[in-house]
Amino acid sequence: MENDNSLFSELFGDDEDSHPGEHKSENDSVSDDILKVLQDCIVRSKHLDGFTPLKEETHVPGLALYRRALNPDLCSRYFDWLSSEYFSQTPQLGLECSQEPRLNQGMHFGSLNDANTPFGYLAELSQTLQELLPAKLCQREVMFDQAIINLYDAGEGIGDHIDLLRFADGIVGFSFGSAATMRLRPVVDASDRERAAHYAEELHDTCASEVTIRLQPGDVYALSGDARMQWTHGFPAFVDGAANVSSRRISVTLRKLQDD
Ligand SMILES: O=C(O)CCC(=O)C(=O)O
Ligand SMILES: [Fe+2]
Repeated sequence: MENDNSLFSELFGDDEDSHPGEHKSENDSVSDDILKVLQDCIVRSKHLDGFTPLKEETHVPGLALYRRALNPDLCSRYFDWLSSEYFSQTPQLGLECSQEPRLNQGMHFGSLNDANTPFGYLAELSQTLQELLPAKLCQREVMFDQAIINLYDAGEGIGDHIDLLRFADGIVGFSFGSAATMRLRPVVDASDRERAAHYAEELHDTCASEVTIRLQPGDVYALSGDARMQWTHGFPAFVDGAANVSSRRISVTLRKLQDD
């Protein structure tokens, strides 16, 4: 993509990750080693028998979930590489928040077509897991062209939101590190009570105002259709008075920019 950097700045502000070709520091070469270990693990995982991802039904239309999409070894290699590549300068927080601004988000723009790269492998996996995404999305020419990497330490979360409309339908999220509860809520406003009632019916007396899912490392979820556009998603900082993530969690979200 030609305008990667300006697009990045427009959407997310300036970030060092978006400037390729910089001088390599000592830290970069440590990161390269960790990358190599991850890539070896990816190759081994492709030949691993007996580890089967499990599809789980959800109560949200358009939300698909697979448990153990990645084996535990691969999960910890991803966690190590993401930590070192994106957050090596970010100290782990306890519950008391420091006053310092913390780097808690990384971004990768560009093709995710090479399944031998960390994000390319996740993109390929998303396409091969049956019905994770609707068939028409799996067939699009460019499946994903952006990965966002989010860091959460104990006591941190992300508010309920719908991803920017700048991104196309079909968003996929992978979880690493600590388990975490994701919360989804139908978008309800004064003009929309009928649809909310419809969801209440569909959920068979479950309260339509909230669906929660406990995500484990290695789980993958996809948001398409209603789950993408008619429901918010978020990770509350606290659940039932306790920190949602008990230690560090890192997620990778794959998205595709809308065609102009
Ligand atoms: O951490 C996650 O799994 C989700 C992050 C997210 O919703 C976002 O970056 O838009
Ligand atoms: Fe999101």
